[in-house]
Amino acid sequence: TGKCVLAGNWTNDLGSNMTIIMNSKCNFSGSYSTAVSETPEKIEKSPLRGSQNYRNLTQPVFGFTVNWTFTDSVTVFTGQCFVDETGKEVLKTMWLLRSHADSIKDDWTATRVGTNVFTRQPSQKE
Ligand SMILES: O=C1C=CC(=NNc2ccccc2C(=O)O)C=C1
Repeated sequence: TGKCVLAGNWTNDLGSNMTIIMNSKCNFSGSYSTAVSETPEKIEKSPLRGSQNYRNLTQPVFGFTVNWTFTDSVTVFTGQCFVDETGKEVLKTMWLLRSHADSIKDDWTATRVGTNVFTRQPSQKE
């Protein structure tokens, strides 16, 4: 199995882009530019912070949080970095999007779940 590295630029099936910078062997930060938004707010970058597992770094598992800058919501992603049969790196993730609820009575409807696949964002030189 090849080595899948989290650092760098990724794009997901929604067309959103993210950049990951490894701060230490296992912790990272970066920024996320969403392609979707429920508000007409100008889309800005949102910060992300996360970690990957300590030992087996060939196809690491990870988790990270995106703190959306333009709505009161956060998304937590968790998944694994794989090298697929064609040798391409891919991030298979599941996410929870937690939106701000005005009242505890609305708590039941404030969390959405889904899946996202990220592939390498073609760098300009290609
Ligand atoms: O105002 C908002 C609030 C939440 C958003 N979530 N985006 C996501 C949530 C889950 C997975 C992927 C994305 C994405 O933007 O790629 C986007 C805009």
